[in-house]
Formats: sequence, C-alpha cells, structure tokens
Amino acid sequence: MSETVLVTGGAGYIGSHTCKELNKAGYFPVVYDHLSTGYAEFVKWGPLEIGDILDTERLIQVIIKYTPAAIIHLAGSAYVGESVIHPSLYYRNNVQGTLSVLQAMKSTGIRNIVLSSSCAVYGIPSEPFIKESHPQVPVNPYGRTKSIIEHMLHDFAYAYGIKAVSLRYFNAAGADPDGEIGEQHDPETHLIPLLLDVAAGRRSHLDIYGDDYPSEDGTCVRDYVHVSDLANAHVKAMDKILNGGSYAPCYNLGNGQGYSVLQIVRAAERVTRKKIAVRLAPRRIGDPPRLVCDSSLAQSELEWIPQYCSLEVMLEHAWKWHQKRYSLLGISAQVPPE
Ligand SMILES: O=c1ccn([C@@H]2O[C@H](COP(=O)(O)OP(=O)(O)O[C@H]3O[C@H](CO)[C@H](O)[C@H](O)[C@H]3O)[C@@H](O)[C@H]2O)c(=O)[nH]1
Repeated sequence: MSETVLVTGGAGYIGSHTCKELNKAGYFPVVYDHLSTGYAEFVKWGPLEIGDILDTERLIQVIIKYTPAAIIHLAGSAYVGESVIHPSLYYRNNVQGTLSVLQAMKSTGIRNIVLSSSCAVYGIPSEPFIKESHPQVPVNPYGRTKSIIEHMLHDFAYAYGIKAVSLRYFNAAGADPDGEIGEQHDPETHLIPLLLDVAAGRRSHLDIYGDDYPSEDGTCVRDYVHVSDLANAHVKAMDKILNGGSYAPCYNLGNGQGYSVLQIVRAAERVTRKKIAVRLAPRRIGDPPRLVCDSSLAQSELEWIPQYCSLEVMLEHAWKWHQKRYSLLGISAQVPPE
C-alpha cells in the first residue's frame, strides 16, 4: 500500500506541484488547506480536507482519519512586502501555525515533517553563492518567521524525536510541464506572472522596484528554480526521512544562476514575443539586492537533480499555463483600470 502524506497548503502553487510529484513517486497525498490562497481545482491527486493549520483539533482529526507517514508543511503566508506591513499575520500564520502543526504531530505520534522554508532566512548575503551555513540575519518579518520555525523544528527534533527536513526555496518559477496546474495568486505580486500579464495585455506595465542596486543593470538579482524541481525535492526529502534521515537538516533549493529583474523582462519578451512595458518605481522594502544559491548539499545528500534549469523553459511553462488559465476562466485580454 502506498504511504499517505498530509500536505498542508497543498492547494497552492508549490503545494499542488508537490502533490503531483508525490503521486508520481507512489505516495498518496492528502491536502489540508483552508483555500484562502489555494484553489480546490488544484487538488487532483488525493482528497482535500478543508481546515486551518491554526485549528489544532481539526488537524488532529484529519491525522487520525488518514494516519499519514509524514507531513509536508507548506501552509503559511509568503509575501515579503506584505510581511513588512502586516507582521502580525506572519507571526500568526507561520510561527503559531507551525507550532499548531507540531503540536498535532506530537499528540498523534506522527514523527516526520518536511518544512517549506525560504532563502529569506539569510537576509543580505555576504557571499555571491549562499550556502546553508551562511549566517541568518533576515531583513523582513517573513524571513524572520521562517528562521524561527526552522529553529522550532530543531528543538522538537531534539526533544521529541521528530525527524525533520527544512527546504529553503529560492524563487519558484514556471508551471507543471503538462499544463495541469500553475501559478495563480490573488492579488498577484510576483515578478513573472505580473510580467506575463503585461505581455498578455492584462496590465499596462510592470513596475521595476529600484534600479540602484549593486548589480550590473541596477535591478535586484534572484535565483529562479522550476516549481516541479522544487516539488521533486520534497519527495527526495520525504524518502530521506522515511528511510532513516538525520537531525533536522536544511537544504537550499535553487539553480545557482542569478538573473536581474531586467534580464527576466527581456527573457519574457523573447518567450512571449511581446513587448513588455516597464516603469521605474521605488525600491520595495525588505528586498535583498541579490539572492543566489549554492545547492550542492541538496544535490549530494538528497540526490536532487533539477531537470528544468533553463530560464527560457521556466518562462515557456509559465506562459503556457498563463494562457490556458485565462482561456479556462473565459477572460479576454484586457487592461484592468489602474
Ligand atoms: O512588480 C514587481 C514584482 C517584483 N519585482 C522584483 O522582482 C524580484 C522578484 O520578486 P518576487 O516578488 O517575484 O519574489 P521575491 O524575491 O520577493 O519572493 C520570493 O523570495 C522570497 C525570499 O526572498 C520568498 O521566498 C517568497 O516567497 C518568494 O516568492 C524582486 O527583486 C522584486 O523586487 C519587481 O521589480 N516588480
């Protein structure tokens, strides 16, 4: 019989791709999501249980119902800019929410967890390629909450024998290569879907948040990693903890290649064959100038080998999904009022 895995936040962008990869690998993913930012139609590879991670009793009920071998915990809040304006939301959903998940695990005897973490734990890096051992000095509340929950996992691992892996994502990009699921946020704040909206004529322009950063063209540099590769890393992490594992390790997940905002705009113009209008805007508070990954630890210890490293391929998959999504919704190309 296939092992059951409970995926909190499994109706979201990374969560739904993770469920697809789990299914491919022979696991049975049960999604736990309250659908505030996720979509029921993204839950295709197992049942959906609607619930909030803050509701420990409901979590316990669902765990008792399915007796999962492990939990992949992705539910939480994940907008850097919003975290600066509404930190209480981030401490509640990310810190209190994870504590609730850990308490439910402790009450039901579930011992294995894979945690969604972020490169935001590092802050402004002192090295061009960030290793896991880099000091953690987050520069926004989002990053601070992720750092705190990683520490919570360590403490629970030590005290209660929980086996845990934290995955520090760099910038998730692209969409399912089969076009079944993809990126969809409301409101949208992420660079790639926003500039695809401009290419599709649904937005007038993209605001570029600052051109005075210490990069070649002055715009921020990020490491974009295909969402299906990220999803696959969860399966590798799951395999590792279910087959022994070690004491709460953390792994960086990225491609080790930095692209500036303007480089992404130009690449999206090539892929969509559309001109993308941009407008210079002030820096966004909480944005580090450069975040680029050294993922050699994940490659050696998890045997994680990303398949879709090309930026063009990520953008092609994102563009294919973007077009499909609007045709499914029956929405024609139009520029919404400013
Ligand atoms: O309209 C926009 C949107 C974004 N950007 C820039 O594009 C880059 C990427 O921004 P995103 O909002 O797409 O992604 P972030 O780097 O802010 O966020 C990502 O990385 C974070 C860690 O830093 C978290 O992990 C978060 O969940 C993840 O989406 C940033 O330099 C941002 O300033 C713009 O110039 N204009």
